[in-house]
Amino acid sequence: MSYVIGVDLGTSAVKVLLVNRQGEVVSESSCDYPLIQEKAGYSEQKPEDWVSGTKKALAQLVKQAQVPSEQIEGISFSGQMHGLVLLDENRQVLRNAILWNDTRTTKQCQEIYDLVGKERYIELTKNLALEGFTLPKILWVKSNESHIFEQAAKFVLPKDYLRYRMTGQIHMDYSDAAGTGMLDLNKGEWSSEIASAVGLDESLCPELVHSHKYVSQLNEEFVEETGLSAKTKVFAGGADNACGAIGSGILGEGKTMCSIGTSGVVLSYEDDSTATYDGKAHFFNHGKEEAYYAMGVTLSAGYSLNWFKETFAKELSFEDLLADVDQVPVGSRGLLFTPYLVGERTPHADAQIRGSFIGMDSSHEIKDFARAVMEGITFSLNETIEMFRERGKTIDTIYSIGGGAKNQEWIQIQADIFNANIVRLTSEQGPGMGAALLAGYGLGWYQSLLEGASNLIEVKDEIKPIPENVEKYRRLFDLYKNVYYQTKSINDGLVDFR
Ligand SMILES: Nc1ncnc2c1ncn2[C@@H]1O[C@H](COP(=O)(O)OP(=O)(O)O)[C@@H](O)[C@H]1O
Ligand SMILES: O=C(CO)[C@@H](O)[C@H](O)COP(=O)(O)O
Repeated sequence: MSYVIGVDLGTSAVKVLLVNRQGEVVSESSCDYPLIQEKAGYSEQKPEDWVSGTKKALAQLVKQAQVPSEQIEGISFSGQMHGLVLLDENRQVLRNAILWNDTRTTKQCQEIYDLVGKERYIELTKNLALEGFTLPKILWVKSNESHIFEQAAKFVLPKDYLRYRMTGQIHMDYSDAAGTGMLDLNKGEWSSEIASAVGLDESLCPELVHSHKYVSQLNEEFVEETGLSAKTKVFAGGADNACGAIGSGILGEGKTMCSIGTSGVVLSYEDDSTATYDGKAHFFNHGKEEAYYAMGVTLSAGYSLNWFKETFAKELSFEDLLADVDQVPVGSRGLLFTPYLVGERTPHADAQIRGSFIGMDSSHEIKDFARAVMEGITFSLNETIEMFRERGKTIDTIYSIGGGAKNQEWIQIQADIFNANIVRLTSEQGPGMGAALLAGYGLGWYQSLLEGASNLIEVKDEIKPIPENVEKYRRLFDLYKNVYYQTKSINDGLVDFR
């Protein structure tokens, strides 16, 4: 037998999957790590926590799988995107990583537009300069922690740092590089124009590689501490959303995915690099060569539900919290939630907006609130689906992945709000499966990622929308969209009190 490992370096945890050549998940393991939130709008993690968490999860995986380690032929990665890891000339980490959901950089985003020109910036990168992207974070460190910036020799993204620690080699793949805000997406290279306009030395940027590229074998430290073989080949890997797309077979025009992890994502495959969304949706390189995707992002998707649980029902598991939501009618008995807990990206690129519950009634119970949170997250994702449909995309089937796909009622809510069939796969761990597929493709197990995905991915079920609910949600969605505009100036006024 032969196997590969997919490592999904998420925001809440690292999850590792051992997958055989038939695509069966033979064993899985995970390890959580904390978010560090010193102030409103800040979100950091310690890169060392990713490394120790991955070692633990891999050691556990190897132990419980009981397969000879030489049969684990390859390993690859899916990583939370955009997070800035700054390294000095000795490859030592200079500060905590600043994550994708950290929004301290509004000033730096404006600075980028002032220096490069907004239209030109969008033309080069195909994206807006958003607070979550890496370039504004680098500029924030440059302005606010100049003593640290002076020592910086390279920047990498979370999974690139982990891969470096496993191999001693530094690379970044195109799908993750696209999310830095510094890649010239048309040329497929670091943009010298942007680097020189914002005053950065291009030597900070790592070498670019394709996601299925072989980079090295595992180093001794990882072999010793995990029980893996020194012969295991390490492949570059990709951005979590690109890997989620690979792992759910979003590898051709017309395919759409919805992922509810810490963030929420609606992603649609694009063949054509000249497609333009004028920054209204993110537009990034896929983990498949010469392919792209358009994507809308809800910053606090699963994070909103997690926040709700931790704040108001800490003692309950997700299963217990959501046990009765199917008994609450569509619309949560007049309760609406907007998931703007850390600001928003799509369709409102707004770091100041914050969430609300509208319509609270003294008869509301915890199950009504829980359902309202799930509905609000789904309405937010529907704003991207609406945008894609308005641009002519046909979206009648959506592949649903991430922690949110674990709950049956939430899947029905997705079908009803999106008015589309929702397909679930046997493993909802799309990104980890995508990473495993990249390793398999890199090893030459199949001729293309599509061939690998067709052989390996298995549909679990397909849930259809209920027409009566679709109609009710259509009315509620119009009310939901209004909440942003009605609460914007109130939230601007509240900034000083955060
Ligand atoms: N049983 C469940 N039912 C519904 N949602 C869940 C369940 N378990 C976890 N979640 C949601 O999934 C989120 C984590 O999803 P995951 O894809 O693991 O995230 P990430 O990749 O960002 O670490 C949690 O924040 C939570 O909102
Ligand atoms: O910022 C984005 C995409 O642009 C996020 O999707 C991150 O990539 C984090 O993902 P999860 O931890 O939610 O999977």
